[in-house]
Amino acid sequence: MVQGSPGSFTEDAALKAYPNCETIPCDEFEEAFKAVELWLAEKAILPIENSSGGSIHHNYDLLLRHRLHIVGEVQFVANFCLLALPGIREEKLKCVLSHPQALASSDIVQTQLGVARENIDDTASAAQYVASNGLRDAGVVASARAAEIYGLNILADRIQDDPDNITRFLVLARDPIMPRTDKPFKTSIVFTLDEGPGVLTKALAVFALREINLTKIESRPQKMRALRVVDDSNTGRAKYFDYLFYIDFEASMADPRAQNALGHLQEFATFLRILGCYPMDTSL
Ligand SMILES: O=C(O)C(=O)C[C@]1(C(=O)O)C=C[C@@H](O)C=C1
Repeated sequence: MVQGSPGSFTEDAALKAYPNCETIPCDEFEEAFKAVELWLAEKAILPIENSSGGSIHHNYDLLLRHRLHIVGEVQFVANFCLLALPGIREEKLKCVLSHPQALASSDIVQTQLGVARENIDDTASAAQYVASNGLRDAGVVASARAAEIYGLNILADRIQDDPDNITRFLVLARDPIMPRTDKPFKTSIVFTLDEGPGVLTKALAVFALREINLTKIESRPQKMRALRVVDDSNTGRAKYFDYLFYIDFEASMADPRAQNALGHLQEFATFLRILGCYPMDTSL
């Protein structure tokens, strides 16, 4: 189950991970979660971070709201192309449509073309929209595969400023996979801590003490519980923003170091959930 129309980069990532899979497109990320929960799809794949745009925050929130398990990751270089209807030249374009991340990642689109930009949910839907409505003054930023699927021409290839524009996708399933130690595995967790000086340092130390490398840390607000009230003898009654911490670390849950680190963290974390333990994508 992939968010976006056929030809999206998420579909490319799904095909990289499972070359023979059947992909089911959907409009919203949450639909992908629900489809797996309702047994309509086996797996969901969703972008979680991009090397130039950073974290896709909404998907962090969905990981917590739903109870699916991360069973894999896919790192994928998205090559953005400028597309238009056959016969249309660059000078004729009055606007360019695409996913905001794709529009933002190219100076050609941002400044050089000097045209309006319009956000669309995913790159392939933008291509489909321009093709099916015969929009002769609209360009699209999407993949070469989207150009082929929707009958558009490639006006320019690899237009992203950063040639290594990498997106990391997560693969989610109803059941976790068995952690192994015979190949590199990663574990993703989410936790909360009490308010106080050095609490996050203490939490991170459980990994440092065991020589476990962290690959990612992200903090997100606690939804529906924005402020935490703490009675403090010095400052009186203080209100703090309340955060969830998401961490990815390079160890398998079959490794005693990871088990001990999480046992240690559990001693003082106010909440802890393992989101998944999965093979690292080392293909890039
Ligand atoms: O729009 C697409 O084609 C997607 O797959 C989504 C998405 C994203 O959400 O970041 C994935 C990779 C690209 O960086 C641009 C867009």
